Amino acid sequence: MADSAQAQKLVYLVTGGCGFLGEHVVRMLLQREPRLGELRVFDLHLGPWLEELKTGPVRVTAIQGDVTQAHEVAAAVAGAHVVIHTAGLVDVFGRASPKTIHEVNVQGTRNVIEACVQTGTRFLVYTSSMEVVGPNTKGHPFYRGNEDTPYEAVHRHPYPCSKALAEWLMGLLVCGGLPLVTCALRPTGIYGEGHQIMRDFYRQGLRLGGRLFRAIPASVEHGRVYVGNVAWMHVLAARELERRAARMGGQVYFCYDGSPYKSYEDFNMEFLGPCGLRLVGTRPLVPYWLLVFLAALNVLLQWLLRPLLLYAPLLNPYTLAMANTTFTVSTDKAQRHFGYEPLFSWEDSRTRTILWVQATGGSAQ
Ligand SMILES: NC(=O)C1=CN([C@@H]2O[C@H](COP(=O)(O)OP(=O)(O)OC[C@H]3O[C@@H](n4cnc5c(N)ncnc54)[C@H](O)[C@@H]3O)[C@@H](O)[C@H]2O)C=CC1
Ligand SMILES: C[C@H](CCCC(C)(C)O)[C@H]1CC[C@H]2[C@@H]3[C@H](O)CC4=CC(=O)CC[C@]4(C)[C@H]3CC[C@]12C
Repeated sequence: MADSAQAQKLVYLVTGGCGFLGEHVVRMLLQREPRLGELRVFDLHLGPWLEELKTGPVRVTAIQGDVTQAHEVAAAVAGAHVVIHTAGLVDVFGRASPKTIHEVNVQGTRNVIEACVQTGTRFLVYTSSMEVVGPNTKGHPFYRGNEDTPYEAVHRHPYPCSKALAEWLMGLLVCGGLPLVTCALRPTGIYGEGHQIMRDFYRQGLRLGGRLFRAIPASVEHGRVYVGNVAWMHVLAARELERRAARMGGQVYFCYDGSPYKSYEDFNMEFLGPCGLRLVGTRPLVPYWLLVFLAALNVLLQWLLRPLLLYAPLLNPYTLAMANTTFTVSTDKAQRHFGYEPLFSWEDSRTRTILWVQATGGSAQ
């Protein structure tokens, strides 16, 4: 990618490119990366929507593969200039075993890193998570913090443990002096078109006669960021890693935009309200001790029922702690380091999400 090759077309690989975030990254690259020559989309499950992208000017290559299989990753990475690694097992509900979560999120990331090193790929952007920092097991608030805010990060749950380990692997590379330039992006709770949990809440509200019941105090802030802005941040970081390698290499960035600071439930109501739902109660209707009890009961039921069926409700001690602990970010690090500005205003993000909930929320899609 030297000066003489300004017009050189680049090969990008997006792992997890058919997931919620991955699809937005893929579409954003096609729209906003002028140097894109080939786009490889690597995922365990390929989406049918990829077919429509194959008719455009950029060569789109769909690769069905598993990040836990080093040879499959190496084959996909070979010849790619830039890798955006979003693939991951997002499970805080006990659907997958801790071993599987580790294999996909940690070993999978190690395979991606090693493939880049072996095949000479120089730029790697990793999708990390706010959960690498917290909320911690002690329930300490992280109130509008930034990447340098001191916080006691203590993890026990397999998902944050795996994301923290994977991010640590990224950092290790820089210390090792390898030619690979990496950075990690840490989204808070992502929302937007394709957000399954938002749709689940919508359907639950419809079943309950258009109502949802407040469980979390309105004063608990939970960080959220629009998927289009997270995707844009990935595309921009990937583009700028070359030019600003010395500054960006080995760095971590929270993903942020103009989304307001609210509780998890109040934030969801920004979209579900205009879709006809109502959040009942200005204070939690169920006492906290009862939620703690129900969450523990769910764990017991999950364990008892496991031989028969997978019982994985939204409420468990971990998700309750997540929703009930303030964790919000306020930072401009990505702006300072690589010129990131959100592409979508809060109003745009909100409208797009509402339209999506209205269009698909009630359907089986
Ligand atoms: N959803 C959220 O609120 C947040 C997500 N993240 C991170 O963003 C990334 C993307 O998450 P989402 O799009 O929400 O999840 P998702 O589940 O919609 O997407 C993940 C994609 O990875 C693929 N994948 C899973 N295991 C794989 C394997 N073994 N080999 C190849 N592909 C595999 C899945 O098929 C899926 O398409 C993850 O790394 C996650 O940890 C970070 C912060 C917040
Ligand atoms: C499902 C939780 C809300 C349940 C509320 C209750 C128990 C009262 O009904 C969600 C609350 C917080 C969410 C997580 C958070 O946004 C951060 C995340 C980061 C990631 O990297 C992956 C997703 C998630 C863990 C997200 C998952 C759903 C919540 C736990």
